[in-house]
Amino acid sequence: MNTPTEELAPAVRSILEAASERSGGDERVSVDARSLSEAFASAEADGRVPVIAEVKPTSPTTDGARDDDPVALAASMVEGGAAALSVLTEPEHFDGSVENLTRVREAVDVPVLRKDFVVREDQLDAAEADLVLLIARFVGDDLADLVEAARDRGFQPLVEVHTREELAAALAAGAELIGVNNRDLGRLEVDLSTFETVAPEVPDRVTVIAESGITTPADARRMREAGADGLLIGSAIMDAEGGDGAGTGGDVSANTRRFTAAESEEEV
Ligand SMILES: O=C(O)c1ccccc1NCC(=O)[C@H](O)[C@H](O)COP(=O)(O)O
Repeated sequence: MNTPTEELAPAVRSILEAASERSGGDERVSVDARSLSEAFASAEADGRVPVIAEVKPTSPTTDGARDDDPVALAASMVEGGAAALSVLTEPEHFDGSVENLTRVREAVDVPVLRKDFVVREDQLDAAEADLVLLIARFVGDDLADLVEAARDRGFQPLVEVHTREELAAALAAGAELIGVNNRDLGRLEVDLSTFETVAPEVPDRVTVIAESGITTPADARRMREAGADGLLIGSAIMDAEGGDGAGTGGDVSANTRRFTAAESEEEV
């Protein structure tokens, strides 16, 4: 099921080429992971929308970059009520690093997702994290082996899908945490109806996360109404304008709070 690369956006092709050349870790990691489901339950119990806030310095679809200290950003996200964090470790297109991930995980006590483009088992050993992303479209027939390899190391694998076919492959591979990416990696366009189309096919026993393109509290509520157990939000939290000109002045804590409070009466 590996996608022919000509069907991918040029930036994504470049990301994949770089990923295939990136070395893995020297030693097999063994992780004592913080539970995402417990973090989500704890957020729900005190009225917060379960949000995975992403430390995303830049991306192929972002103008400019934020060069704030990732640990300071992460602390602000937790202060804003984030149930978990995601840290980009891809260096060439997202300005991420495994050092950022390691420093952030040491500084916070919420679960931390390693957001990267893992295509081989040895790349799982580049850094410790509580969760690791596996993108169904990129790993194709290796998905089940990578899910197992990730679990063997103690990670909670989050399998990203964009279509019903990829969802079927993720379920067949034994995924228990699924992210539905609203961003089409073929054209880099975002459409929130992707989640609304795919999520109803996800069995209740599986935790489902809406990823990408969530820009306003109304978007957050829309994804929750469509069945999202949690939301993965990067750009709108990192953005100087809070995603939609909300006037937060780039305050990452306030940007995060807009989404974690999206279902409460004191919505900001
Ligand atoms: O964000 C991009 O520009 C991008 C381009 C090519 C491949 C992946 C990309 N993003 C990775 C992500 O999954 C997002 O960072 C994440 O879902 C958060 O999305 P958003 O809230 O829209 O920043």
